Amino acid sequence: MTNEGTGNANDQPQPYQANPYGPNPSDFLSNVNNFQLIDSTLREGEQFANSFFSTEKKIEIAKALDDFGVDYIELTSPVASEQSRKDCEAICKLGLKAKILTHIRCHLDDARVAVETGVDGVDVVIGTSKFLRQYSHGKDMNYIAKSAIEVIEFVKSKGIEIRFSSEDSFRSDLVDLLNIYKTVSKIGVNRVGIADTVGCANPRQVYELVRTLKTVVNCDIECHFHNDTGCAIGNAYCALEAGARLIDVCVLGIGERNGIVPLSGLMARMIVAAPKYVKSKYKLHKIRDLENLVAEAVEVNIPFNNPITGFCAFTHKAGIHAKAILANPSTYEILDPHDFGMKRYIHFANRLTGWNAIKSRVDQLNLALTDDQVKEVTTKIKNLGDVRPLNIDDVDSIIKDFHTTVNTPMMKARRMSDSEEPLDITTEQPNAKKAKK
Ligand SMILES: CC(=O)SCCNC(=O)CCNC(=O)[C@H](O)C(C)(C)COP(=O)(O)OP(=O)(O)OC[C@H]1O[C@@H](n2cnc3c(N)ncnc32)[C@H](O)[C@@H]1OP(=O)(O)O
Ligand SMILES: O=C(O)CCC(=O)C(=O)O
Ligand SMILES: [Mg+2]
Repeated sequence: MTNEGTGNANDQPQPYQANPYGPNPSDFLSNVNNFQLIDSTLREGEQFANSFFSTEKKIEIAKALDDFGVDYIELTSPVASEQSRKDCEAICKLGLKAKILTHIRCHLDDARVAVETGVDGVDVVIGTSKFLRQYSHGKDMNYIAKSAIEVIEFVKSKGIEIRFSSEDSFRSDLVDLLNIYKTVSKIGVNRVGIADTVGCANPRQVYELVRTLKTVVNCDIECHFHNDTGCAIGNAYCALEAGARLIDVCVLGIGERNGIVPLSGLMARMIVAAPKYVKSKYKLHKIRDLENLVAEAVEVNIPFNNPITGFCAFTHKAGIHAKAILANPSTYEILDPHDFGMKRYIHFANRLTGWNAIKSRVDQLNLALTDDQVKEVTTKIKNLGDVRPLNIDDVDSIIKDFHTTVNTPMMKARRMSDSEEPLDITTEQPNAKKAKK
């Protein structure tokens, strides 16, 4: 194998750039470098099938979200139940940095209860698609506009934030949508929201709707994306590119059905596009604890393939990958595990391993083998790996036995010098707990 390249500075790999071709005409609208998070774990997340949050758990989660740095925490409607109302009041009294919101139907009765809880703002929602108008609340667009104006003016009179959102925006008639947003924007709201309630939208549709909406409102746009078709994170990113400012997230993405944009997945996407902004604003190393807290509360495992926190999110296995990772982790990693308080792991105990990975293990064991000997022992490891799954102890004993057999008294052929950085590999799978069977 030969190394390509001349060593000339121009040959050095360049870091990922969100837009390598320079600004394009829509970049001036983008909020990729200026977005905010509305965490809805204690609202949408309470709608997840397994959720039951005691008051103490809600407080613990709210504090952890605040510590992480979310901008807003959205809570279940205080009219849902008496305890929901009391919990809302209790969280408002915690004095968190994050603003506290509650989420209500577009009705004065709900709004009257909401404004008495001590929240910093109220998120009002009403369905605008034919489905919701026919099978949910049964109201026409004139009624929706009238009740929206009434609720918005009432909440504003209390001096707190108000957001108006259409439910099922992507299956709503565009003219209806733009008319209702024009109406609420005219009377003045802090934000308008669009919601992909059934998870039907794709990134191109999101981009177009946000761009169009920006031409009729003069306030921030918030977006809420369900994940039924797996597009939630991509849609959120596209919404920000199109100029939306706020994204609704939940820890682990919990919510109705299979949920909404997961916090860790969105952070993974955004740190790639806006590293300085994301690293300075959010305590990324807290993500794993936050997910463990919520996972335990709702009795689920963290998915193995979660961005950032999946147990193998930073595990490299194939020999070709391992070699390049040892030379420069960016070769096969767009995310640096250390940004999230995590470690990378090189899985060398398997038949896909290569001599470079095994050499790094030989070095870690402080044994001396020539490159040819490492290649020979690698073949032995692969041979056993053909017969059964291996673990680290298997590999270590093959290496040690081989070392004894060759019984070489020579100094390590290529010992790392004292000044050399230790290899950035760990031998234990470092990340979240393994999934329960
Ligand atoms: C897409 C979303 O996630 S929206 C947020 C969903 N959140 C919730 O539902 C919060 C938890 N919900 C609850 O506790 C209850 O559903 C309550 C307290 C809100 C209402 O309970 P109930 O009065 O028993 O009504 P029910 O839940 O059966 O039906 C919903 C009612 O709200 C009405 N409604 C639904 N959406 C809206 C809306 N956006 N604005 C105004 N009214 C609405 C429906 O027409 C229906 O009214 P009805 O009593 O005349 O039939
Ligand atoms: O209030 C919103 O914007 C979203 C409500 C919601 O949960 C949804 O439409 O899925
Ligand atoms: Mg929802």
